[in-house]
Amino acid sequence: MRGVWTADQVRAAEERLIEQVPESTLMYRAAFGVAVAASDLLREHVGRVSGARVVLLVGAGSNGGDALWAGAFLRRRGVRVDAVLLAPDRAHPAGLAALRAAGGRVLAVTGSRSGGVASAESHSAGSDSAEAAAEVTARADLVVDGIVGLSARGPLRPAAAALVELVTAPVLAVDLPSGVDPATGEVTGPAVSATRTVTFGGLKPCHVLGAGAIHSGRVDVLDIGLTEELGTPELSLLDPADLRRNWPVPGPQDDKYSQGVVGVAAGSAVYPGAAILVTGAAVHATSGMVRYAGPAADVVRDHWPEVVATGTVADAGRVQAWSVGPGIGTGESGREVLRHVLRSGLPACVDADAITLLSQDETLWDLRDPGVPLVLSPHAGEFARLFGPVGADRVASVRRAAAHFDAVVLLKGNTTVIAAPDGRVLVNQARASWAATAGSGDVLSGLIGALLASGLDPWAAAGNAALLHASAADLAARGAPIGASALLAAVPAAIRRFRRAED
Ligand SMILES: NC(=O)C1=CN([C@@H]2O[C@H](COP(=O)(O)OP(=O)(O)OC[C@H]3O[C@@H](n4cnc5c(N)ncnc54)[C@H](OP(=O)(O)O)[C@@H]3O)[C@@H](O)[C@H]2O)[C@@H](O)CC1
Ligand SMILES: [K+]
Repeated sequence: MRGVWTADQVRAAEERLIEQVPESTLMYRAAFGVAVAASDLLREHVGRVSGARVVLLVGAGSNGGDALWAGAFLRRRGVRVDAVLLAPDRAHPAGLAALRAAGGRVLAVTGSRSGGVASAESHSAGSDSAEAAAEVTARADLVVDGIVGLSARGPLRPAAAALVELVTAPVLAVDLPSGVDPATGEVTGPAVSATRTVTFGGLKPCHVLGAGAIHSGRVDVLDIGLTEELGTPELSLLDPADLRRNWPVPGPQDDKYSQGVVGVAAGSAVYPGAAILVTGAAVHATSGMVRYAGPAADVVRDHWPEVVATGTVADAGRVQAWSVGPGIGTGESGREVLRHVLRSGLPACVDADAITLLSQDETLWDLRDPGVPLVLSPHAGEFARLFGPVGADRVASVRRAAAHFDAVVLLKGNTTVIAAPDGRVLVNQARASWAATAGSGDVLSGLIGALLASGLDPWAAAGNAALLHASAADLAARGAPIGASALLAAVPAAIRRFRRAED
């Protein structure tokens, strides 16, 4: 599992670390890492380092200091470096001196109230004007974004925003892409779109949440000595090794029952699609047995002959967990199905119509055995029905909902957020949105149900299912839009890929 830490956690770690290591040493380490990444990007995109043109966008704080020092290191490699100072009076003094001493050019820009790059003042030899700053930025081979880092608040200031919009070159973001909210990944105005981000100590929420994850590009974590000091992460990401370790596969002693039997209560005679997709996902996810219970039994049997299908949940037979909700409807028959599942005292993944039913009828909650694992897997609309609008801070909302319902809550989206009632949060950032297709959620429900039946902890079940689901969507799509059936068909290949992966 990879950790994600908040700005406050990083600052606290830094305070502990600078009792042992001078602050300036941390900045050299950070800046050196930025310079190495910049050289890599130049080689990749321009084909050379020496003679290439790098522009540093430099804000008021240490983020700008990192960029200035990185510029000084790059000068030693023969790079032509222009630093554009967006807060000339407050640019990091030692970084600025180092860049100047190394032969870097400095342009000082101040913003106007009306916005844009409005005026410039001379800070060193060379052409110094707002136009000059705009021109060098537009002509750069690589831009290093040191506008703002962990202390970012609100949208970019006008002068920075105007310059950012001129950038066409690849961008290397220092710590995080400027214009992105460090805590939520939210982007509300112009923001840097980084090709790569070099961050220090550990990932921050903006690297893995929402638009911020896209704006960050590839994120390299550089251990400048901070990692040991960071403590318990605020969020976690599953990595391929976790999935390889967690995904249940049959052992020599297993039979069809010992691996967990999952019950699927989904779909209807009129709308059998949900039944086919949820059941199919459960069939592909694990080697145990799948029982389907509902009005689409005949169609399910035709589609998945290995499934034991019955007409009602009451006749389903013994299962270890339920996947309930997609396509059951929000009328009395759906409510009766959900009642049965909640009364059963078995772990369940509750999705789609079952979530709407729970939001309409609070008495349904009383049927639940509080000691039994429950996974709620809403999309944003269902979440709003159940708990109110998600808002910009998805993690905080989902965490509150999980505590409130005493259930694992998985909020679907390009960034899927999975919170446990005790406050642990997993996020899964899909690299692309191929899974945003009708019926895709049904597949996820089936995967979660199967993992619950196999005995996985509900938080891990939801997290592993989300990661596998996103990976199956990528595999199936290979660059072209897909439907949920193709995603479902790619589930075995995705499991195989994780099981083969070395890390
Ligand atoms: N932690 C560590 O261990 C290490 C940290 N290091 C580095 O330090 C960085 C944090 O530095 P930091 O705290 O000096 O602040 P930073 O992010 O540069 O912001 C500076 C100022 O920008 C302004 N500003 C705010 N919002 C803005 C906006 N939207 N648009 C434009 N401007 C905005 C605001 O000033 P204001 O104008 O509000 O007075 C704010 O005070 C960190 O990200 C990493 O790169 C490394 O050196 C190594 C070790
Ligand atoms: K930055």
